[in-house]
Amino acid sequence: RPELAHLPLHGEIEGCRSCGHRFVASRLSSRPHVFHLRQFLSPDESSTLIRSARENGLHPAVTSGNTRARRACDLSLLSPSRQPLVAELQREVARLMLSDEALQLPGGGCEDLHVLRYQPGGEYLPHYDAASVPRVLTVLYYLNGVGATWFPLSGANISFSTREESVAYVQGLNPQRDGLCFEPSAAGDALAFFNFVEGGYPDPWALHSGLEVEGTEPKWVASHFFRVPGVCSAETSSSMAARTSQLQQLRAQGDAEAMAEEQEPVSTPTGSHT
Ligand SMILES: O=C(O)CCC(=O)C(=O)O
Ligand SMILES: [Fe+2]
Repeated sequence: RPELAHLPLHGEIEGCRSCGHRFVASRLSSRPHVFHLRQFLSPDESSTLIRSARENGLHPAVTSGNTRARRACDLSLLSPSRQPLVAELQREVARLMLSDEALQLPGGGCEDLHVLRYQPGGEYLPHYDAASVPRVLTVLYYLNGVGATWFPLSGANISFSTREESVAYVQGLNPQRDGLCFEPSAAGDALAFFNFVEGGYPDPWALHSGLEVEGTEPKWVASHFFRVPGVCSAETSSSMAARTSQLQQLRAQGDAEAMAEEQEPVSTPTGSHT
């Protein structure tokens, strides 16, 4: 959507869902593209999703290839055909962040909603959402306002040639100091981020993790993955290395633009997107 795509760093716009529910969208990062959708879900909707996941049953979440990626984390998959709210959110996000046509292409669409419940001490180690599937967009709904998500490479000025290298680099980083650490201000907040850059390549900066849950309450978060076919997900390390340096140049330009934009704060309430 043009309004979001051109939103400068920290700029915000008011959005309105088809049902009339209002929220505020703001940009938190330009590489990767991360947007905060404040109060995207109503309190009722957040509790409905928690209740549906409980009714549907939660099972230990296992990540293919790395069984230790998620710790103390249970998963329930909610399908849009059985939960009308999931179907509605899918439509709303598509309208706001993608085009309706994109999801209808063969191989495109939205996955069942992944509702995750982490116990205190649970976490999801740094990972990419799009390994072999074209998950172009991820939306995270914070269902009880507990927990945090970290993008360790947001704003990082580094170079690496493989995903393994970037994951290893992140071991030395600290959520309190590096990258972007997002904590919802309340239940119903959402975060939307893109896993691919313009041109259709996976964005190395889209690495993220669910930080270890502190305190005594579980963290409830739901992940919505939107697939758009035609992006390139398999590539060699050498092509990634070449592109990483290209991206860094672009990012340096982007930062200069963002700084220029920050001198002139932009806030453009637009009412509903119809
Ligand atoms: O729990 C979080 O904060 C992140 C969840 C996540 O990255 C995912 O479900 O892919
Ligand atoms: Fe993820």
